[in-house]
Amino acid sequence: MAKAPLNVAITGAAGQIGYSLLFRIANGDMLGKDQPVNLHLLEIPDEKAQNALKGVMMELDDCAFPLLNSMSAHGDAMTAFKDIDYAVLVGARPRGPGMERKDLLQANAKIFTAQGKALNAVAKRTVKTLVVGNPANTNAYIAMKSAPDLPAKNFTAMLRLDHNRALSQLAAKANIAVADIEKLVVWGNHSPTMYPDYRFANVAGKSIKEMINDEEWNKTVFLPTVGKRGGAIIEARGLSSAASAANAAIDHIHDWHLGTNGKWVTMGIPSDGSYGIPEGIIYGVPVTCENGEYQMIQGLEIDAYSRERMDFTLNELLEEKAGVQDLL
Ligand SMILES: NC(=O)c1ccc[n+]([C@@H]2O[C@H](COP(=O)([O-])OP(=O)(O)OC[C@H]3O[C@@H](n4cnc5c(N)ncnc54)[C@H](O)[C@@H]3O)[C@@H](O)[C@H]2O)c1
Ligand SMILES: O=C(O)C[C@H](O)C(=O)O
Repeated sequence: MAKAPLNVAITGAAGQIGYSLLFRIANGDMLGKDQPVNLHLLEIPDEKAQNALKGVMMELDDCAFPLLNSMSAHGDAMTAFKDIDYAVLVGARPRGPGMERKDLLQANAKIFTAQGKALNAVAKRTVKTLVVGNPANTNAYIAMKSAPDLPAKNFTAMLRLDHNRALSQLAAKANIAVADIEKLVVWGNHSPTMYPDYRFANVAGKSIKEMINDEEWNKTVFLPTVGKRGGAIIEARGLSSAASAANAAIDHIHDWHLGTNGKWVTMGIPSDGSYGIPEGIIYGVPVTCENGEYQMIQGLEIDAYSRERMDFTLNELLEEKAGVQDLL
């Protein structure tokens, strides 16, 4: 028997990331090739944005996706989020050249307060939320705090793009296939302070750290390349990453929904106090997923350098949190 459709809300649906994301969701790349979806598409209530959204919906129609059960356009989160199973919160102002993601904090914080409240009011009590709009960790924190009746664990931020970027850099350096890399972690904030950590990474049980055996490369090439990749793309394209960001959002929800078969992936999740991260802070950590739940990998050894890096990115998150405290 065919599965019942799942309701998926996407905000910023007529934006750059939306244009790469919607077609793949409707194609079954996110929730499975046997899972019909109802797309609830939210854009700002502005004629230009709503017209652009109509155009995207015409194109979705023209794909005749068998799994696209229905779609609806919205200008208000209170209707868009009604009875949804998944929320992918993309809609926000992107940064331009010369800006840091935290420069977007004030502009975007209000959006996530309002959307958290709307989720709290009308979404399914089991709704799972991924925040993509920057600064993603703090926006997820704001949405979570604005939705006190929903489980805090269901609010997550996207670190998967950083995880995927780190996989590609490691694969190129060690001359290995991305698919074979196990146990990579990206700790902390989706910002240049993040800490991509391959101390535990291996290929068929063989340590990648030992294969590379180049601490200088780790510190002076790998960490800055992954940490500043978003900025490098903005410099090159004049626009922030879109297709790779959509791909990472698909990976994040796909794995949360369908499981990782024991493989570690990075998700920004509310801390339970482990690894010295204060409870509630949305922080990138290694997880595995099974039966629609993520499980954090516990008990990893944190050496002095890693502690320093993990505290550095934590301190930035604490500063961002202090900057929005008045909104909560
Ligand atoms: N976490 C990540 O890894 C990651 C990666 C890439 C981009 N981003 C972020 O994603 C966000 C979107 O990027 P983009 O390139 O698609 O931007 P974009 O400007 O092309 O699209 C954003 C869309 O969101 C809409 N929007 C704005 N406020 C809204 C609201 N309150 N409700 C609904 N829609 C709203 C806009 O009208 C616009 O169409 C930015 O904040 C960007 O920095 C995050
Ligand atoms: O860097 C940005 O502002 C966009 C996005 O967060 C990215 O990492 O590509």
